[in-house]
Amino acid sequence: MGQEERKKEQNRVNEILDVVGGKISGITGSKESVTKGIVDLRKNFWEDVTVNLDETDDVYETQASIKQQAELLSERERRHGQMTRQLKTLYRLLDSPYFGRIDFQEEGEAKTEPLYIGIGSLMDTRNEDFLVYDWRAPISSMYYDYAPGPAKYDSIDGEIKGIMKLKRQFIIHNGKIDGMFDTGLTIGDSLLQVMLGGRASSHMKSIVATIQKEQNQIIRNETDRYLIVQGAAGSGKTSAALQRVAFLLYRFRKTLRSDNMLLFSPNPLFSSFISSVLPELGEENVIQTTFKDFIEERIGRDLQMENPFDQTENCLTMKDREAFRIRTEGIQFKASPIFKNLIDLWLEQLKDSGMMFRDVMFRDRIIVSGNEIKRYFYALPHETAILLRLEEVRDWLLRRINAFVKKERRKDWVLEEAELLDHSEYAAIFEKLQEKKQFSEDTFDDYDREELMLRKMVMNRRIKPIRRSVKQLEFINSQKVYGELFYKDHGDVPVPDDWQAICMATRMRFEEGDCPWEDAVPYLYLKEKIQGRKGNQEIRHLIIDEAQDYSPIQLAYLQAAFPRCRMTILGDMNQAIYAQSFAGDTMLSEKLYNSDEVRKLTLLRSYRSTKEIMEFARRLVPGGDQIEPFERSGRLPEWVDVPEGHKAAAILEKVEAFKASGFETFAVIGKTMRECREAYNELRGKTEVKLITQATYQFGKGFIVIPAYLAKGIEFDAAIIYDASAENYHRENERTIFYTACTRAMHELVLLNSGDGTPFLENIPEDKYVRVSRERQ
Ligand SMILES: Nc1ncnc2c1ncn2[C@@H]1O[C@H](COP(=O)(O)OP(=O)(O)OP(=O)(O)O)[C@@H](O)[C@H]1O
Repeated sequence: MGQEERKKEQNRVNEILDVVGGKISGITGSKESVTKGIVDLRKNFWEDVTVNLDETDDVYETQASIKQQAELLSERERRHGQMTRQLKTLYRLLDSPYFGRIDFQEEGEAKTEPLYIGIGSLMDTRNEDFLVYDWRAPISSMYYDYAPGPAKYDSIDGEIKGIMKLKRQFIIHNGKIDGMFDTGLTIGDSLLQVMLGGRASSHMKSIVATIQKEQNQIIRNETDRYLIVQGAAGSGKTSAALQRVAFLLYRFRKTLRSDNMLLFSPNPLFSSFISSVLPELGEENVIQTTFKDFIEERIGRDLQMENPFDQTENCLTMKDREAFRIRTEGIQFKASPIFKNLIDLWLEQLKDSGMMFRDVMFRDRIIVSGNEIKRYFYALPHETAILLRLEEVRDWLLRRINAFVKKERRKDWVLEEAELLDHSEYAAIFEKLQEKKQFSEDTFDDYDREELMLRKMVMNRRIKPIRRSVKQLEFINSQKVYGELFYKDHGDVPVPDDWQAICMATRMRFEEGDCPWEDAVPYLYLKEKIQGRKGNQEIRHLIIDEAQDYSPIQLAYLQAAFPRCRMTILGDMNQAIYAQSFAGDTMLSEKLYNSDEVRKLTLLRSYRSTKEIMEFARRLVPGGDQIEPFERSGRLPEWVDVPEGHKAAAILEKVEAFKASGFETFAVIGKTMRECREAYNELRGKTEVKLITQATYQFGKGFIVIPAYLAKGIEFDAAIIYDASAENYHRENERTIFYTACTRAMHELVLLNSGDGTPFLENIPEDKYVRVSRERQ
């Protein structure tokens, strides 16, 4: 491409920047006057309202006047918000007004139109023509979907066909074109090379300028309720998901807000890692949580829930083979559709028997016993649904409590406790008494009235939490009802071989008030079905990353908790880290959904790591031959044999080399936290290093030590696998953890090993890595 052409394009950029500049000053001016208007309105709110409460009509008039004033204020505030958003987009355009251009000749038209594409749209000064199209506009989809030649897009008026004559990409910074490529491919590799060759950062970047065709399909899917994406490590699942969020917010901007979308991320570190992508695209972040936090909040104080990372750590560090087998068998069974069916069956049977209730207690005394509640419950008509029966029980209990209160408040302790009331509470009682005196002709002796009020106040205060818990149906003993599943005979249902041992372990944990992670969701599923808990109607779209770590029962629970939701479900079966995912279906299995509501897309091209790293890593997993590494060259992975006790020295040497290469983020990755602590203890004091734990919510540039299960979804310039020995990685379920760890590296991968190397490396051809022995150095 000639200098002349580049000059022409730069001139256009300059023209656009002038328009942007003009718009910025225009909006800034209007915004100032809107701000002033808001401040004045707030200041004079009550002066401009006519307040008169003398007659009923006056009250209505006053209300109308307040309403009018409030509406005026909120309209101004809305405009102010809109202007702030417009300004934000304009400032972004000022730095880089667009990243792409396509020249398109529509069928039947003589002229070819150049269309420029950026992160937001820009109209000319007369507001007639688009100077820049938003990347999410229907017409912009051609940029991602086609190479020059015949092309089409869907508009509101139907399909528009034509010829794409040119496709050009730009790198523009501070209003200056730093790079410009014409491309024949869908999105040319040159720009992608530049993007992927850069340094990793503690924050993910948006991929808007280089979205690939297959990723675009994910981003723009509007038809399917459940969109499943199975994608290789580094294939852009998370990136595409975030672009998709931005797309949906634009496409459905009249009905969908960012707080209608909820993203489940694999760990808190990941939440912070991706937090800048949406703001970079001019959108607000959606609500984010981890599944663990979501479930823990719902379990509340009923039980002490095990953390899923602790479950993983526990399984990975278990030395006793038998205990490990029983635990994983239990975990896998409790994740399966068979176990969900068992619960559904149990829910059916509860109509006739099996419900358990807690005693309703008051100060160590039983008001109504659990057995009495049970008798009352099962005496209600059999055909009445469980929930309706429970509501009847609740009302009956509230009546029983009222009767109890009336009796109890006569007792001496109540008056004794009244003496402990503080001054303000006494004052409140006197105020009430005064009010009553004013309005009644009652001849009660003041003293008796005061005493009665005091007694009522003490009792009310004491009984309030009991009433609240009855209203919330907490008199159901859900723990025991769930626990019954582990006492019952399940007839023909195919339970695991070690079912008795599993039952015993579960009963013991529950009796101690513990809830193993594998029981948390089944328990909540049962409890909320019994209580008829209504689903969340606000959330309309769920994005579930690392979905291979979710079981069928967890899916069923989410479907019940978010009944109106569409879901974008992303994951990679080769990166499963929880024992529940090693056998059976996961949330990525299409068969768990209605066939007319689900679509599964697959991403095979992997972008994160260099070709050398991916050529190595893909051989670690089944089906890896289908993964296509992106053509970006780097050093071969290094397998370093280190004598026991010399790892720290080897790592420090590597860290220095990484720094010299200009790398900014590098990590030692361990299988478990235990291993990471060992590595960290060896390294600290010798170099600047940070240990990442479950409690870490952010990481910055520099050197960290991290277990693989917390490094999910994250990437580093270079990664060092701390212990690639056979002793550490030999169980089949450790393969995916090993693969996850290796695929975190963008530019360099080093594996340290003392003793025999992991058998997972056996099938990797020797030309795919360099083997170094530190003994010989
Ligand atoms: N189209 C693209 N253009 C530029 N960079 C891309 C593109 N797609 C993916 N990448 C880059 O590849 C890396 C991996 O992307 P991402 O984390 O989204 O993949 P993933 O499939 O979620 O990975 P994993 O499953 O391993 O966590 C990121 O650095 C991302 O910016």
